[in-house]
Amino acid sequence: MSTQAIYDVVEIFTSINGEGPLVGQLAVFIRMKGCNLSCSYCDTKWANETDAPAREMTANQIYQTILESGIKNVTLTGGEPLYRPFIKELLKLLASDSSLHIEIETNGSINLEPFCDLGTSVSFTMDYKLSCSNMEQKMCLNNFSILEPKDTVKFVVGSLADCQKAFEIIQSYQLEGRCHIYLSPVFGMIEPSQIVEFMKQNKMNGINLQIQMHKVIWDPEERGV
Ligand SMILES: C[S@@+](CC[C@H](N)C(=O)[O-])C[C@H]1O[C@@H](n2cnc3c(N)ncnc32)[C@H](O)[C@@H]1O
Ligand SMILES: Nc1nc2[nH]cc(C(=O)O)c2c(=O)[nH]1
Ligand code: SF4
Ligand SMILES: [Mg+2]
Repeated sequence: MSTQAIYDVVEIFTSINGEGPLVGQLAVFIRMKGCNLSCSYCDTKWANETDAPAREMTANQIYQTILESGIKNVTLTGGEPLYRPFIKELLKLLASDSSLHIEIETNGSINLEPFCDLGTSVSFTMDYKLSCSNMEQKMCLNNFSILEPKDTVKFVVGSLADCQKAFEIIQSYQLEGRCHIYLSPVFGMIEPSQIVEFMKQNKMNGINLQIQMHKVIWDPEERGV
């Protein structure tokens, strides 16, 4: 008898994607329990607690739930979706359905190399954690050489110093034109207008400011949206 991998899923819901290149489009969200980082500003700390209630699901159960939703964009998030054994089994199953588009929200600390052969229907939205997260030393810098035009680097900035560091990283790793690049405010910590001013001063062509759209539409504390 073969054993099946089990995934701890804290939430499955359909909403518009509030972040990333498919912002505003419907997506079904699979939120995995647990994270290897502890960002100062994390808006889903609850999902990282060891006692967070979770549904134990097989890859097939997750896939069936996605099919039943009728939604074609799938966002795997968490917690850290790539921080769990056997995640590749689930990713391979989802990637084998060419009618789905899979977006993986990942925190920048996990080596993406083992996940690079999943095909064009899978894209990464990878954070580079800046100083205000207190997690910058955990970043896996080799990932910058792996990202493709379908992928995204997101800098969640909490200060002008974070904006400056994001600018330096974009330049030193020559990211412009190689993948999508977003600057996004830590919600409530910095005015978006300050980020725009920084972008203007530094002539940051080809970079998008992005505000978490779901926090504008719904109560920022609301779950399942
Ligand atoms: C909750 S994380 C889960 C995925 C993964 N662990 C990561 O950090 O990318 C999803 C996204 O929400 C962002 N995020 C978390 N808390 C935030 C906040 N308070 N303001 C803005 N973005 C936030 C993260 O930076 C990340 O881009
Ligand atoms: N609507 C909505 N869009 C999102 N995009 C990424 C999210 C996440 O938590 O990773 C998220 C989320 O939590 N809600
Ligand atoms: S890596 Fe993502 S889930 Fe983990 S603490 Fe940071 S923002 Fe939260
Ligand atoms: Mg979120």
